[in-house]
Amino acid sequence: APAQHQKLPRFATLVNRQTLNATYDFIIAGGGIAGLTVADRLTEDPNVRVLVVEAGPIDPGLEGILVPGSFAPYYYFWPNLVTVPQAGLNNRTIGTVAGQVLGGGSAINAMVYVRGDSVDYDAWGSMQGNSSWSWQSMLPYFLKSESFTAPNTAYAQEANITWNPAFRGTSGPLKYTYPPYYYPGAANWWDAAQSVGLPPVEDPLSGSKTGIFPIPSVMDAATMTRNYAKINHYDRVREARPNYHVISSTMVAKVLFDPRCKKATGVNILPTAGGSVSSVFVSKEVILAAGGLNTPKILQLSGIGPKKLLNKFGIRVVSNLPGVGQNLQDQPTLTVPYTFTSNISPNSGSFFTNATYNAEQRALYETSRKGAFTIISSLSTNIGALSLKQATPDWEAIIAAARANDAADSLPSDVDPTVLAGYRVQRETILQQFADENVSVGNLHWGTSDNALVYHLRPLSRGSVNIQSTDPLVNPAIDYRTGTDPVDFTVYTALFRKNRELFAAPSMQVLGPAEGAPFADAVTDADIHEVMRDKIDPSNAHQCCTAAMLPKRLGGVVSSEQKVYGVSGLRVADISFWPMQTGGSPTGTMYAVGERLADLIKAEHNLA
Ligand SMILES: Cc1cc2nc3c(=O)[nH]c(=O)nc-3n(C[C@H](O)[C@H](O)[C@H](O)COP(=O)(O)OP(=O)(O)OC[C@H]3O[C@@H](n4cnc5c(N)ncnc54)[C@H](O)[C@@H]3O)c2cc1C
Repeated sequence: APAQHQKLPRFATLVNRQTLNATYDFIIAGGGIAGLTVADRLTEDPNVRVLVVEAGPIDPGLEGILVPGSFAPYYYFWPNLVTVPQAGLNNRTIGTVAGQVLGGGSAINAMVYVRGDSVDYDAWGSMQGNSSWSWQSMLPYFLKSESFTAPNTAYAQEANITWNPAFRGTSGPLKYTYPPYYYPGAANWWDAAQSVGLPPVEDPLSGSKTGIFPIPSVMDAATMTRNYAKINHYDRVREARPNYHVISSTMVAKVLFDPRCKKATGVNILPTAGGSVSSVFVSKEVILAAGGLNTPKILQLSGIGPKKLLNKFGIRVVSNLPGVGQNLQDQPTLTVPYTFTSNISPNSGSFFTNATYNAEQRALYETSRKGAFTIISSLSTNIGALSLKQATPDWEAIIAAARANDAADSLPSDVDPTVLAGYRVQRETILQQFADENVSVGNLHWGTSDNALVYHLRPLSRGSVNIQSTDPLVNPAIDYRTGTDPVDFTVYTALFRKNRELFAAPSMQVLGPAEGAPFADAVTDADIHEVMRDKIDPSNAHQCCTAAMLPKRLGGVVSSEQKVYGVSGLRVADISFWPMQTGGSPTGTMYAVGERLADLIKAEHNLA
């Protein structure tokens, strides 16, 4: 190690601008799930010096972050994130969410831990034209990344919790379990779901999960507190790793290149609060892990992106990649309000409205780590993942109608031909998935209180993230373009109607539910579409796919080794590299792909 490095006290892995080394082997932009997973694994080799630059602060252990029942994610929302007017959603301008804190989304997410469907990872491989990505190749990394603590047998039986040990890792850094409590209404919902054709799933982490299941939750069973990337990939190892540096509240402005060979030589950084820019250099690689909205921004500011956009801002083109910032996808959310004539108490609402109940549950949590405080507030403990076939008998007609549409109609008229070619491949892949009964297209959830949530997992609409300034502290223009492909409303309507059917089943009807305005008056598909345009939230904070792993001729930005095309020494580790959304929630996949990428990098650089 260089002399400058040896001067640091052994445990001082948190650095500031004075104690920063001039050069590292690897610099990671963004300390979220992927960034910290990769940093942890690379620093297993004591000779490898890694710097993680994180835009957000370090959480001091706030209750709203650690205790599920006190869930308060807004402490660390990325400031001032807002969409441009959404053409498919009545031109609404909508606030949108991402994490800005060490740990990224894992510090503030709802702890829902559900992998994608096996076909998702297989499709990533087939769209690459090679078999390096598949469910089978991902499974060892899912298992390596996690430690599952099983609930006790009696409780598991009572709460319908089942799993297959073949799909559950037991010795990885990420800890997860199930809350040891459920609201009584959750049982009504469970029975109603079965009565409308949604069967219990043996293991939602098996790559096939269409049906209903209790939700695995990313918390440590010993403490029933959030287990997130700062805890499992930084705190866990930091005392033994003087080679693992983190600088917080600092933004990566752009990547620097050797103009002769286009190798990444370092990054420019500046305080997130504003201030002067300085440079840190790298001997091996820069790894982007800033999340689905910010990695494309860094790429564009660094001269990697659509030439037209870069020219507009006078940025010198290092690699003309029309796909950077395009192909934005999320999993839109619809909140359907309900009132009940006889809702069972307690429910997740009593938690907020009844101070005595809240205090009782708090005491129970303090003394025995049981009760409602082990559940993310306002959520319940089970969920449905529906195939299109389960959602509607009209599934074949929906696929046929979608095939009859020209893919080009779904994208802006000035779309780059390579991006359109990539979209055509994605669209056909999704339409094939629509016909597969093991592929989930939506989620239904009832928090047991005053609303139901309907999630659309595989939209066909595609958005964009484009810089609107050369100032690294200015947020990019975010355009989800939700609902610009008309098929999305059709699929979403099928999911919405299935939710209605579930609430009309006898075991929900005993609670006397009434759908609230403006949904209650929506009868025809056209009515429902109109309400949706007004009510859909385009994001569930699952923004992805803006630096897609696809061949260049399909608008790709990174290769199957996650290397950015046209330059060297630069990879994308975060959710931006996904080509398409999965049928799950991102967290599990992000930990696993972090593990996978670390192995790839270690092998390539002969690291221990
Ligand atoms: C409120 C909320 C609820 C969610 N609920 C769930 C859930 O229940 N289950 C689930 O599976 N997923 C959930 N998600 C999504 C999930 O957390 C993310 O998809 C996941 O964290 C993405 O991982 P990542 O490594 O790609 O990026 P992130 O974890 O988002 O990390 C990116 C990091 O980069 C930092 N950064 C950004 N720009 C810069 C820059 N220029 N310089 C330096 N640092 C930068 C950010 O501050 C952030 O810490 C939720 C997300 C949010 C925000």
